[in-house]
Amino acid sequence: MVLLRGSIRLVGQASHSTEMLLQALQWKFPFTGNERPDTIPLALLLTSASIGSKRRRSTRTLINSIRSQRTSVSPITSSSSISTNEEVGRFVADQQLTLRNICEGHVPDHILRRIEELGYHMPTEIQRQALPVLFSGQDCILHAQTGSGKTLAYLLQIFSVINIQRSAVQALIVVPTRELGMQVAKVARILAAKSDQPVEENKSCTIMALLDGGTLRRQKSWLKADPPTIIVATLGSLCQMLEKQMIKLESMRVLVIDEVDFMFNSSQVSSLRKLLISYTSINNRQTVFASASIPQHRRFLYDCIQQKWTKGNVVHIHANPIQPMPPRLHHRFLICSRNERHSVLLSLLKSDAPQSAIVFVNEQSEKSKKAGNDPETSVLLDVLKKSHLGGHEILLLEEKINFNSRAASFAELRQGGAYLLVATDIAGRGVDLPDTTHIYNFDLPKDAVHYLHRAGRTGRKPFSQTKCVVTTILTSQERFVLQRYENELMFQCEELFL
Ligand SMILES: Nc1ncnc2c1ncn2[C@@H]1O[C@H](COP(=O)(O)OP(=O)(O)OP(=O)(O)O)[C@@H](O)[C@H]1O
Repeated sequence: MVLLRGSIRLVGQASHSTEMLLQALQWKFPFTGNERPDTIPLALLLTSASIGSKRRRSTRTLINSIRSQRTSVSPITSSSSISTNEEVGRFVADQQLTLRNICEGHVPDHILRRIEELGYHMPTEIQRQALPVLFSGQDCILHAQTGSGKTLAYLLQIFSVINIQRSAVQALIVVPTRELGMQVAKVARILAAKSDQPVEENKSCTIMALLDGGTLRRQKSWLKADPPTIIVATLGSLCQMLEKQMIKLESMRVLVIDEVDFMFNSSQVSSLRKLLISYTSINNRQTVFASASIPQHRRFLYDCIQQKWTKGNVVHIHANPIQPMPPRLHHRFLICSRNERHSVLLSLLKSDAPQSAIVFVNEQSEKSKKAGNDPETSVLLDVLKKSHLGGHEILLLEEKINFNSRAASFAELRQGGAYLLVATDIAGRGVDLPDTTHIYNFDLPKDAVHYLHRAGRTGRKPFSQTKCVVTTILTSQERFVLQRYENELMFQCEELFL
């Protein structure tokens, strides 16, 4: 398809917003304004079939916007097409753009300086693909490997839209567990801190963690006095506050549901639906869903639109779709009988000498509870404590221990030093402990999604090449189940013999 200089013909998908396309042009063809008109390369081909009157209007808006920036248009060929969001992402990749290049003009400079101080210079794959779409204001489903930086992607979008001079809740991040909430709030606070500004400009964005497990007394008085800019919440506490009308969401610009597949499968799904449909309207907010696992994602995308959880032009961004787990994970399994598992785990810990590790144990079954057995988590904790595996802090994280102990365990893990954490799947979602080098499945995870999230608690340094190890202890009868996970998640497990 060839178009002559001075004319633009665009056949565009309604889902591509004007702003996003303009950004794509700006990346692909950096433009200073001093070029001679005939040297400015511009190539844009959008493919789509039918164009209704509404679409024609949005295409015309785009043409006008481009014309207002450029005086001339060169021939367009089909080889230089921008047809999907993925390609927009690829433009950014081709040009080796840094996070600053992508975020400049959207995210305040003090936040960009902060991410550089933290050592984040290059975007991860999901950040590369998602940030342009997020900045265009479209609703998004961020679907990418564990440990791939989805949190930073949605936080940068939040920082790009909030106005800290306004006293209103402008972003809400909903998470499944207290631990993940503490972590996300901490990252947001680190990014928002404005230490190098003069005092009068030092009004920074306020971030409230509204998480299950406390009395929420402090949050209630805070909400009465001055609403925070960003709230990170678990659904239980959030709904409690919404029902008491302690939180107003009219000014909310961005709603993030992290670990979205987990949230829709939890017992709180009705509260989640209510939040998405009744408390706020899709037209007044940008909705972002994130997870490393979205089973049947096409169906989910369809539901998002049908159920009006998102606007109709929601974009599903799927980074590394054929590799759902980070490639630097080395997967192993070891077959033994159930009563050999303690000694097998101890031998593995001795031979692997992990820097830090998480041992995943399944929740105690009702049958075992009724039989009066001790939960496997406590039994294992005792075994590990008695085994004198030098130097490791040995900790427990499970749902039924009280919230203070959970918080204490979590805080200790984050202080550094070697640890062995015995945990149920509560630690499987979102928890970011980048120093974890080894995962042990003391019990076989109950499905492939659980395997993926447990395994994903290691290998969480996006640009590192260091191998991390995931080992599953199983009985010979369970081998075929693990084989099924291997097929589903497209990875290979090596058999280990002690
Ligand atoms: N651009 C970047 N460069 C280097 N490190 C990064 C970058 N972005 C994020 N990280 C780091 O990567 C780690 C994982 O990020 P994050 O917790 O957001 O992963 P995630 O995609 O949400 O994973 P999960 O699906 O398991 O929740 C964090 O320790 C974070 O600090």
